[in-house]
Amino acid sequence: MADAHPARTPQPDGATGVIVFADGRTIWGRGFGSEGQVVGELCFHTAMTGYQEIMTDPSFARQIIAFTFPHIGNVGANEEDVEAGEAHALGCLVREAVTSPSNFRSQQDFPTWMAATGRIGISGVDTRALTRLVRREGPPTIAIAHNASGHFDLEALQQMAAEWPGLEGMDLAKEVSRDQLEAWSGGKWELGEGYALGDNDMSKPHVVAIDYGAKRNIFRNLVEAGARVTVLPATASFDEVMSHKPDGFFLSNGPGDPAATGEYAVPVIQSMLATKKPLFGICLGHQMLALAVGGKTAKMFQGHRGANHPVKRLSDGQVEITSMNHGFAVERAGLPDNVRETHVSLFDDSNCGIELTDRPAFSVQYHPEASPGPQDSFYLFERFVKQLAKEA
Ligand SMILES: NC(=O)CC[C@H](N)C(=O)O
Repeated sequence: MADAHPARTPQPDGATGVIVFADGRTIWGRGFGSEGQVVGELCFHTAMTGYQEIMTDPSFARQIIAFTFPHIGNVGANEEDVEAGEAHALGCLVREAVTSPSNFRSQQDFPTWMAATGRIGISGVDTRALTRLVRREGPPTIAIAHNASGHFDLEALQQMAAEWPGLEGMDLAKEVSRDQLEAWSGGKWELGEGYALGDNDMSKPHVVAIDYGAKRNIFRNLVEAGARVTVLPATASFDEVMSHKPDGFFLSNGPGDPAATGEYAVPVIQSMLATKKPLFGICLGHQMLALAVGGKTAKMFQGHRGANHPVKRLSDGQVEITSMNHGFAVERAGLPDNVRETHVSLFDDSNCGIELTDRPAFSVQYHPEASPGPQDSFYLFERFVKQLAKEA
């Protein structure tokens, strides 16, 4: 029978996973992890390590990650390397079949962990071709499916992809945020020691952090730098924030379109700024600080996702190698006079940091908490905690 979609490649023997685009293109592979089907935005990630941290970063909600590093899953999975209680990326696409784990920290193989967190993986995918496609066309919507029997309804998958509205305009922070306050406890990880226990010393400067989809390593870094942290849900009101008597505020990373999240977050951030207490934001938090002071954000063509992105610090020309994961960016044009640009991407000159000139508030687009990635930018946590200490 003639295929109604010339773009559709015939299913090879043994294919148990498929990627379907809105225009009917299909890419076949072998499924692993959970069985089922999901739809979301395809993005590529260039980090060579940290696949578990990446899969559990809530900023990846509604995204499917093509890892450009071919050997994913080779160090297995453990209970420690997670950035949130569950996986948030919908699935991942990898080049090589996942081999048995070889690492002393491995507790589970990667496919078992993926299945346990309900996530779909497809191996045997030409991830280089996918990356080139994203670079050429921008991030497409794809539906992916894994079925051990090899039966797929390609028509239905194509329709899912065609009907998905895209990340623009989507507020996902509310969905992935905690719904309860958390008195954060726990510091950085050390080999042989695990995570440091937090002491919750009440005399330390106190930061109230808003969880828009936060990675745990951010809070561990704040603790490491000397702060006490209380985490509140994304929709916490300004009164609730102030009832915890903060010395300063932190705005977390998170998924989705900052402009959509800004609708409820921006007024609270504006009230925080009015107190003139220190404020620090990372990634989505950076974008929302920019929105709160009257700036604009826009969807990027292909986004930045990797663990070696060079960023120039404009104050002294120093280059920081950073972890990145964003698909929206703050527009330089239109930032008000009391906002100074502090960092720019050396990949595409996009904005990577701002500070206010009339109060202690600053933010960065990249991830100074690493996990995975370099720790060049830890100084930002120290700077923030020093500012908090002046308040305390
Ligand atoms: N890591 C993040 O906080 C991502 C922010 C935002 N969702 C973006 O894609 O740009």
